[in-house]
Amino acid sequence: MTRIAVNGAAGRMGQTVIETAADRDDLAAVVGFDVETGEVDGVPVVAEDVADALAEYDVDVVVDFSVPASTLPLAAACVEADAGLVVGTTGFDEDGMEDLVAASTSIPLLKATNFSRGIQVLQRTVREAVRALDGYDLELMESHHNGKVDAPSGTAKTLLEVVQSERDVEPVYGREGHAPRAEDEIGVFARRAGDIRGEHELILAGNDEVVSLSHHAEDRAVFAAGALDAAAWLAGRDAGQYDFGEVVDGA
Ligand SMILES: NC(=O)C1=CN([C@@H]2O[C@H](COP(=O)(O)OP(=O)(O)OC[C@H]3O[C@@H](n4cnc5c(N)ncnc54)[C@H](OP(=O)(O)O)[C@@H]3O)[C@@H](O)[C@H]2O)C=CC1
Ligand SMILES: O=C(O)C1=N[C@H](C(=O)O)C[C@H](O)C1
Repeated sequence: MTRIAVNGAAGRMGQTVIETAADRDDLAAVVGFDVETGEVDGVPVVAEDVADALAEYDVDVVVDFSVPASTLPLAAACVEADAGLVVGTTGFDEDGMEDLVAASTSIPLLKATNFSRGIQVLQRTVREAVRALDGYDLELMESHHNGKVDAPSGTAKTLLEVVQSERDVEPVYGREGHAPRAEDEIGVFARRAGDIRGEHELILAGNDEVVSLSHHAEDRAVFAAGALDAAAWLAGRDAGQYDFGEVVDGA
């Protein structure tokens, strides 16, 4: 039985992770960390010294859905307590990402901008489509709830990286005014409204046709289930950086 802690436990995703964990018998959420303390679904949520709490609750893996400023000290606490770390938080700058990845020399670390299995498949399909449809215009769109603070979404950035690994395109974030399209650009658009759980779409247009590759999450439970699968998979592994694709492929 893998014992997990949840960072950002009182947030939208943290609560969903704790609720989803309650239905599983391969792992248990034993403690949460957040600014606001109390409990979520019977799991204590504390704000005390995280490394001490990880030892006290005998935590194997921490699942993090919080903010970058919280994830970095959390990674240090995981190193101190020798706990694995699954990171779903998005919005890191380059330095923050480097600091986070540095923790993987001491602990097993798995970070993903999207823990849905469908997005893994979308990434692979996008790679194949961009490779096959050379010269088609590319445009990337994402939509999320009105509480999301980072833009474009982490998933959109990951999809952009996939595209750029296949083709040399320059992102243009939104367009306004006189803005003729260059051949080597990719428009990137972020919408924020209501409680949209997460929608991503890449269109490839040319040769009198439009290919649309899209994914939409219907419930946060899809991300929570993927993150918990990652936590169960990560427990007991050697220090290093792992990829959610390995979990999906059952490696
Ligand atoms: N990889 C994936 O599959 C997914 C990733 N995400 C990402 O997860 C992150 C969280 O999303 P969401 O749950 O919607 O956001 P929320 O704002 O609802 O939750 C974040 C929580 O973290 C808390 N927090 C802030 N600072 C600390 C701290 N120092 N220690 C502990 N907790 C802290 C916040 O508290 P307070 O509100 O008081 O500041 C809040 O309760 C985002 O970066 C989002 O993009 C989301 C869905 C899926
Ligand atoms: O904040 C969210 O909600 C989500 N964030 C992730 C992202 O930034 O890509 C994943 C998912 O789309 C939901």
